[in-house]
Amino acid sequence: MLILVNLKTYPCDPVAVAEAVRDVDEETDARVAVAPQAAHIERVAATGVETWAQHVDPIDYGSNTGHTLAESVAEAGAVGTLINHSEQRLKLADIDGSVRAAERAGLETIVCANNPAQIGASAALGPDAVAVEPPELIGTGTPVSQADPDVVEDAVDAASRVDDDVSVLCGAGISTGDDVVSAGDLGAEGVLLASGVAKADDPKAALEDLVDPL
Ligand SMILES: O=C(CO)COP(=O)(O)O
Repeated sequence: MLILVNLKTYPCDPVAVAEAVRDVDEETDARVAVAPQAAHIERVAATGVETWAQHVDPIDYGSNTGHTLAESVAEAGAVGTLINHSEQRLKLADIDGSVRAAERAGLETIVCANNPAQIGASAALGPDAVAVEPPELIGTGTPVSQADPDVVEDAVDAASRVDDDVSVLCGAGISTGDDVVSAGDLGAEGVLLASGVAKADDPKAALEDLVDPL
């Protein structure tokens, strides 16, 4: 089970959370990783934690201003990237371009999508994984795996009809070990979560609770 903690732009200490993620990853069979802001990737990766970017742009080296180049986040220490997060939506052609840019830089890819139909379209682009995250549940503390189990099962079906090699994750409102177990029972191979850890008073305790039943 992959547990990827997206720090978004929450005002947490990214290095302190990264150290907690690293320590909990060492204590569990689950794969626990963190996605800080691009500006924090190098400091976060220096802790030894598995580090992901939150986004890369569909560009190559050259005349681009204010963009995130896949090679730069890889050099900074990221091993993978989210693409098309609900809070960083892209057009289909740009999702494709970002997946290709990430592959060029050797980054693992997770393409996020709102619903099973978009999951099928995203899987057709050949990322390593897709993640279904109903936007209305993001940040609510109401877990997708309990509030909308059908969306997770339908996303698993949609991806497998297109490409069985593409893993399916889910996210939105996940904050406890029970939520992670429910996600796995529905066929998800991992979860994305943010506020349950990034806004927790004690991120390490929140992470320990997430992996406890695994
Ligand atoms: O957007 C998310 C992860 O990418 C989910 O956010 P929450 O865990 O805060 O609902």
